[in-house]
Amino acid sequence: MPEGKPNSAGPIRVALLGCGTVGTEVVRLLTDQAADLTARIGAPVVLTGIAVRKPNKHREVPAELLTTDAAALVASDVDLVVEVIGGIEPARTLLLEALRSGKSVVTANKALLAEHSAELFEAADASGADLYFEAAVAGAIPLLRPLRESLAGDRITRVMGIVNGTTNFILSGMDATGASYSETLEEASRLGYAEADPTADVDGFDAASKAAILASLAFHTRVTASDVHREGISAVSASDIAAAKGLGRTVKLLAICERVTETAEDGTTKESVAARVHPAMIPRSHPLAGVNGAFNAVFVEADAAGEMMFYGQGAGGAPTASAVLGDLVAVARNRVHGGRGPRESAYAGLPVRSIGQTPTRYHISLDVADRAGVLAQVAAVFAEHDVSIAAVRQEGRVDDASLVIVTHAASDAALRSTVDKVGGLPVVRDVVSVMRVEGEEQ
Ligand SMILES: NC(=O)c1ccc[n+]([C@@H]2O[C@H](COP(=O)([O-])OP(=O)(O)OC[C@H]3O[C@@H](n4cnc5c(N)ncnc54)[C@H](O)[C@@H]3O)[C@@H](O)[C@H]2O)c1
Ligand SMILES: N[C@@H](CCO)C(=O)O
Ligand code: NA
Repeated sequence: MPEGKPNSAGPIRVALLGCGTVGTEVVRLLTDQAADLTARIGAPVVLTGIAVRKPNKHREVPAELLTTDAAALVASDVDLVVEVIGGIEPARTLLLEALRSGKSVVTANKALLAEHSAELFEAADASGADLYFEAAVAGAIPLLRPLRESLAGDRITRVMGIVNGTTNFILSGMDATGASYSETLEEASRLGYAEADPTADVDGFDAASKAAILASLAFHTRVTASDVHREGISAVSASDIAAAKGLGRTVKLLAICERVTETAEDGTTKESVAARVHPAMIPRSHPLAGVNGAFNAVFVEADAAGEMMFYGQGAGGAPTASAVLGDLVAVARNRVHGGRGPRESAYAGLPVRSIGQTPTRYHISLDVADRAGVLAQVAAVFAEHDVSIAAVRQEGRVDDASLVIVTHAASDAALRSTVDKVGGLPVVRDVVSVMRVEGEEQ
């Protein structure tokens, strides 16, 4: 259908691709809320088919709608394709096919959007179709639409938050009860938070995809997952959690997207963007420290609006389906009444900086020999690498001591070489924990 042309012909016909944790809940909401959806859209929604891989698996959905031929379903007479399969292929090919033939798309697939948004938006623009993906970042929380629409008149400077429910569930479990990493991961998978392959969660890939989507929207620049510096939580140990607790902090996996403005000697300014995902110690008094379980929370800072925080359920079948349905209603309304949602806006085209150029603060915890001059030796290595120390705490025991150092902002490279050299000092018995620190005054 040409862009902006109202569909007064009848119902909105929807194809659903995938029927796992999220897909099942999408079908339930479509069924339970059919009358309200019709009233809100101005036309009834008809689910014409559900593409699945295993048709004989027990599901609480109408069996007559199931098909294993997703391509044929996409090619059939539908207005809208909802994709909740996940992963790159076959989702990419199916959605490109849908968009090229003028069918609007709603997807929860952050992995796909973080790699292939350019070609997907191009296909949508060519045919005048819509591409909506609120469920892809922070589950139920309305976040992408506020960034894309409500804040379109402002200048966003920073987006920082907890965007992966599985890792937050694991870290808050480890912090609260001392539960093991594997126990909490199993529970997160059972509750439907984890990705099909949970290494996407624990190794930070899922959060990096979300950071790429957030940075792209916030800074009107195309940022892909490979532009995002990524560290997961698999190296976060019980010692890190204990060290954080001892300092009145907790460990969270953060996604941080920043607009960086540098002023040259001649007064000219140069802007770039940086996006990173890594575990960080934050003070227990920080609002993100109280975000537990599969909840997500994202701070947005904009010039005129100031600071905003978005908080809610970031994972799980029903919360995610809520965001999918919200997009479905928006896209269906566009079909019924004419018009189109916002297109990709990458006009700023800012350069993306690497983590090596982005200074952060660090916490380092060392087991050292408890004798005179140790602190001086350690401090000398920091000075040699130009890593400035903000605070030091030493706790002596009978024949050894623990030394906790918090640095001022330092580059990743400088910190790594400092830690390597400090770890090699004869007076240092063990480097217990090295972790970035966020959420405090510089
Ligand atoms: N679960 C969540 O909390 C959550 C939250 C936000 C976004 N998402 C995203 O939603 C999507 C779906 O997640 P999920 O948790 O429902 O995953 P899931 O693994 O529970 O469901 C995906 C389903 O797709 C099916 N599938 C695989 N290949 C297929 C094919 N070729 N044709 C038809 N079906 C096929 C699988 O058999 C599976 O049942 C992913 O992109 C995920 O990242 C999930
Ligand atoms: N696996 C994801 C699902 C929500 O995107 C998470 O744990 O946050
Ligand atoms: Na969302």
